[in-house]
Amino acid sequence: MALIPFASSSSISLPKYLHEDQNELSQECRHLMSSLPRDKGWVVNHLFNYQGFWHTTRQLQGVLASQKLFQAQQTDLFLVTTPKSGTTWLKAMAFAILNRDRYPCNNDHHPLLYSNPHDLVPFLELKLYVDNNVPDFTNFVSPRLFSTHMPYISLPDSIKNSKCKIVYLCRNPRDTLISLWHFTNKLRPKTIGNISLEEAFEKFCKGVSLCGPFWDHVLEYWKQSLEMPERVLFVKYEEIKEEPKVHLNRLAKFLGYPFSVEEEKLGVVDEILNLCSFDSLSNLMVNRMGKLLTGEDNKAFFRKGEVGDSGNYLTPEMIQHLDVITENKFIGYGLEV
Ligand SMILES: Nc1ncnc2c1ncn2[C@@H]1O[C@H](COP(=O)(O)OS(=O)(=O)O)[C@@H](OP(=O)(O)O)[C@H]1O
Repeated sequence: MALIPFASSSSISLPKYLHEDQNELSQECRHLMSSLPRDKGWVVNHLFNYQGFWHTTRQLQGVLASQKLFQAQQTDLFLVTTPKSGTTWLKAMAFAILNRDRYPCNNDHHPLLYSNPHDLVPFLELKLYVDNNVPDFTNFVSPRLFSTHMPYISLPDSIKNSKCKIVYLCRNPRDTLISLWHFTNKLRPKTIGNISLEEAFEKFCKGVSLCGPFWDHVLEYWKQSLEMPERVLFVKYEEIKEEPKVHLNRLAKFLGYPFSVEEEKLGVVDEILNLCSFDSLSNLMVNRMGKLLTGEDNKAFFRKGEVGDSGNYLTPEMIQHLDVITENKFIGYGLEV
């Protein structure tokens, strides 16, 4: 097997999911990688195309380990996104909904006040990326709440074949791209400098982005939500922004934790929305100064949290180009983003 060369020196200060050190990978992953199509990553050296989607080295190991080892329970709940679609926000809202009896949102000790949502709701594939062991999920109370960026095709069979529910959050490709571009440049080692918007745009349009092609990721889950509406809920970032109450209610109902009339009267829905809002989360000490268990600065997950910020960066030609791709990809599926 030909080993792929890695520039390990640039990985040292990166979060673990971006490390490329082959010594930490399973034999199976190393073998597979040598036969997969690869391209240059946005932050790290390589992205690998597995089952039609692009992954970093560690993420690929996590996907493989999830497929092999993860045993879903019928009551599990999954929050699925492409990177930079509002994952942090969705995690906060789902956590607050599910745990509101244990942790009322008006309580000064609510976990969201002291932990970043990513530490409260782990990414399944990141939990599994290190040494191929099944991590200890036994401290998770039922229903277990997970998140993932995995495309539908790569989900473990035990998830696909179970009754567990999936919430898919989609964001428009323009804002997703701009958010990803900013995030990438926060992570890029100083020695290699920033990735230009033009390069990021070209890669994104070609589908070569983390868990991309963006459009294929979205479309897979959209189709599942049409086929199995009781199992897959498809929500849009922009729609939650527009009508937060409506969508928080919808989310709670789908997850099996609807708000009672009494709770509505007491303002519980508003309390959750306030607690999870961009302004509230991004101003907490933990999210201004803290780091995730996996090493990222918490503040990297909060930038502007607005709809349409891409208009400040993309040229009209770029926007048109993205819109044409979107139209061509989604034609006939009744999906608008
Ligand atoms: N509470 C809340 N409400 C609304 N928007 C929010 C919230 N928290 C984070 N954000 C914005 O979401 C963007 C980050 O996306 P993700 O959370 O999906 O990132 S990640 O995939 O988990 O790395 C990123 O978007 P941009 O501001 O456009 O870059 C964040 O600012």
